[in-house]
Amino acid sequence: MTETIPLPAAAPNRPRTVAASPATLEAEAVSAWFGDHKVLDRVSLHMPALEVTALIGPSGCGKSTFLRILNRMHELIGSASLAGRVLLDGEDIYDRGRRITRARREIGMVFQKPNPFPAMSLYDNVLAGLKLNGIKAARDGRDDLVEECLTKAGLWREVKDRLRQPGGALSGGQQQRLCIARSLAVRPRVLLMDEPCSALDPTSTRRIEETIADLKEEVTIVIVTHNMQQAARVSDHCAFFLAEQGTPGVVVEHGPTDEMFNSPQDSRTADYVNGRFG
Ligand SMILES: Nc1ncnc2c1ncn2[C@@H]1O[C@H](COP(=O)(O)OP(=O)(O)OP(=O)(O)O)[C@@H](O)[C@H]1O
Repeated sequence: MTETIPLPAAAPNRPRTVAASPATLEAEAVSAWFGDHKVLDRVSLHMPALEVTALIGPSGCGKSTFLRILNRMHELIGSASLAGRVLLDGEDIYDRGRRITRARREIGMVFQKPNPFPAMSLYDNVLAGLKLNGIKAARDGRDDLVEECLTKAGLWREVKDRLRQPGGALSGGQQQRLCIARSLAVRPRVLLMDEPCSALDPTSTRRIEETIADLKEEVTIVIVTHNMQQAARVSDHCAFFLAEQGTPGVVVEHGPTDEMFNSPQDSRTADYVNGRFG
C-alpha cells in the first residue's frame, strides 16, 4: 500500500513543518533468544518522548539485540525469538493487526557503520527510505524535504551545492549524517542508534552528538554506546545492561543519567561507569 506523508509547504519563507511526533517507547518484560540461547531476560524499560535514552553495558550483554527488538528487526534473524511487549505510545508494535513495515517506519535505525547508497546521489539517498517504505512524496515537495532533513541532520550547509554527487564521496562522519537525514525523511517517531560514532573520528563524533541534541526536540532517541563520556554528554536517561557468567542480559539499573553516573544504586553500575570493568 502506498502512503503519502506531509511535506514542507512550498511557499517561500514558510514556517518549517515539524510533522514528526515523538513517542514514548515502553519495553515490558522483554526476553530474547537465538535458538535456545537466551540472551535477554525480562527487560522492562521506559524510554520517554523528547529525551535521549542511552543503553550501556559490556560487550555481549544484549544491548543491540534489545535495540533491534524495539523496531522488529530481531525477527529478521531466522533463529531469533522473543517474549514480552513493546509499546509505542501505548500501542503494541507486535500486535497481530499491526504491519511490520509500520513499526520500521515509525521507529528508524541508524547503524554503527554508515551505510549510504554509495553510487546514489546525496539527494536520492535522502529520499531512498521513502521508496523502501512505499511512501509517495509529491514531486514539488521533494527539494524542500531533502533540505529539511539535511538541515536537521546538520549536513545541509556542507553539501547544498553538491547534492548530485554520490553518497560515497562524503567523509565517514558526513555519511553518517546523511544516513540520519535518510532516516528522518520518513518522519520517524523514534530513532534508534547503534553505536553511531564508533567508526568516526572525534570531530565527526562531536558533530553527531550535536545533531542528537538538536533532534531530540522532534524524535525520541535510544542510543547504544560504549563510550561513557558520550553517554554522559548526550543522554537524559541511561540503562545499564549486564549478562553475568553466561546468564542472559538484564537491566541492572536505569534512571536519570546524572544519577547513574554520580550516585548509582548498584555497585556494579558504579564499577562500570567508572571504567573498573567492561
Ligand atoms: N545473529 C545472532 N545469532 C546468534 N547469536 C547472536 C546473534 N546476535 C547476537 N547474538 C548473541 O546474543 C548475545 C547478545 O549480543 P548483542 O550483540 O545483543 O550484545 P551487545 O551488548 O550489543 O554487544 P556489543 O556491545 O559487543 O555490540 C551475545 O551472546 C551474542 O553472541
